[in-house]
Amino acid sequence: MNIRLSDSTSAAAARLDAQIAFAFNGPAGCVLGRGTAAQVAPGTARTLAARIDDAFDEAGPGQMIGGALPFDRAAPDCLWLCDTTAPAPITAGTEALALRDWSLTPEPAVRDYARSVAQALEIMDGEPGAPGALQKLVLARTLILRAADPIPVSALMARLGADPSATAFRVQLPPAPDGQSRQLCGATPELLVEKRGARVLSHPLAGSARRQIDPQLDRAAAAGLEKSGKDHREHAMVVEAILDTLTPWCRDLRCPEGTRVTSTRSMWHLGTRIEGRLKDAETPAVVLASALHPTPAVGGVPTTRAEGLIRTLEPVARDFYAGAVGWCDARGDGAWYVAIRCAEISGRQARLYAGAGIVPGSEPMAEAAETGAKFGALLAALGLPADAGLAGVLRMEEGVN
Ligand SMILES: C=C(O[C@H]1C=CC=C(C(=O)O)[C@@H]1O)C(=O)O
Repeated sequence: MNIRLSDSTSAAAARLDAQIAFAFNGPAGCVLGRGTAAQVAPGTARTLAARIDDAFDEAGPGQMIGGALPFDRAAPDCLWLCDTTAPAPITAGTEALALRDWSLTPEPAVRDYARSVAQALEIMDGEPGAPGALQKLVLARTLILRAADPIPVSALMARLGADPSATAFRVQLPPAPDGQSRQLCGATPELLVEKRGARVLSHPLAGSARRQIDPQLDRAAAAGLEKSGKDHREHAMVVEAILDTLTPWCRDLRCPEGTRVTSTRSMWHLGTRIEGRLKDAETPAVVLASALHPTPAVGGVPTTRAEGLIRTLEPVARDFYAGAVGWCDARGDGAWYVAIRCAEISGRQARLYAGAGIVPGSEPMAEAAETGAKFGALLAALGLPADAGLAGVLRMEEGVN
């Protein structure tokens, strides 16, 4: 365990020596937070802006903040202030990664996940149009991976970096309850907010279809998504929420390309590019990320109601999954991503997460299958069968318990 607790009550709560505190490799660039990293005093979303100001007051030249905001705005974040940031590219490759004696256990079981989706749909059906009615809820499930040897995060990062449409990331998290070092690692396709000078950009995704190996079936999957009213409704709520949140911060804000079908190597999504200009060019990217989080791409509509239902219907705490990961320099420039398609990794064990947006018209087993497909990119990067997350879904469809 390499995190040393310090006595300081100000910016530095813990130090990380000669390790990677955070790394990002994707279309918005490559950032590596490494060297001696001091943890920004952990706190909740409410105190974030003040803590970021304090941290940069104490920072040396060229230092940067990077890390993870948890899904729950009332839970402590994990942000590192790095002595050095080396913009050296992380080599993207397909290094072999052969885990021995691995097992995957769904938690919750697919049947229970489908039951929770059905419950959410019943709530929506029972209150259409009522004030405060539930319109959308994102429900997640997890897979626990156990292996004979420690999961090699650097090799995994390199393999995740092979998909140019996603940003591969790793963030050092507070240690696991057993004291083991813990990291959040994945490849997210969803840009929550990027800020350079006064320019601000967001690229929300919501509405999904699984990619197919056969090119004709693959094109049909994309065409089906483009025509799906359910997916467009699911998507529009995210765009509206982001526009509503960013409007007070911006002097102009627009969606120049409208909503389009976009893809990763394993999924089709609906995406909308949102561009704006900030009134105050010094607003830190991480503060904008925190203001936007949680969007209905990971939470729901209305937000607070959805957060309560997520706590009730999901048996596993989200922790840093579906929060935000990213980096920010002293000018406030940086990029923050929605922390999806990721796993919390600790030694020989990892917990993989995947969620799906539920709106009226969703079907429980289709949502279970969608989450199964969303595990695919990470499973493949781990050297495991990409469709392993679909196993429970197929068994249920075949009527096998
Ligand atoms: C919550 C996740 O995906 C979000 C992002 C894109 C599409 C989504 C969907 O179609 O449900 C989700 O809103 C996840 O991958 O865990």
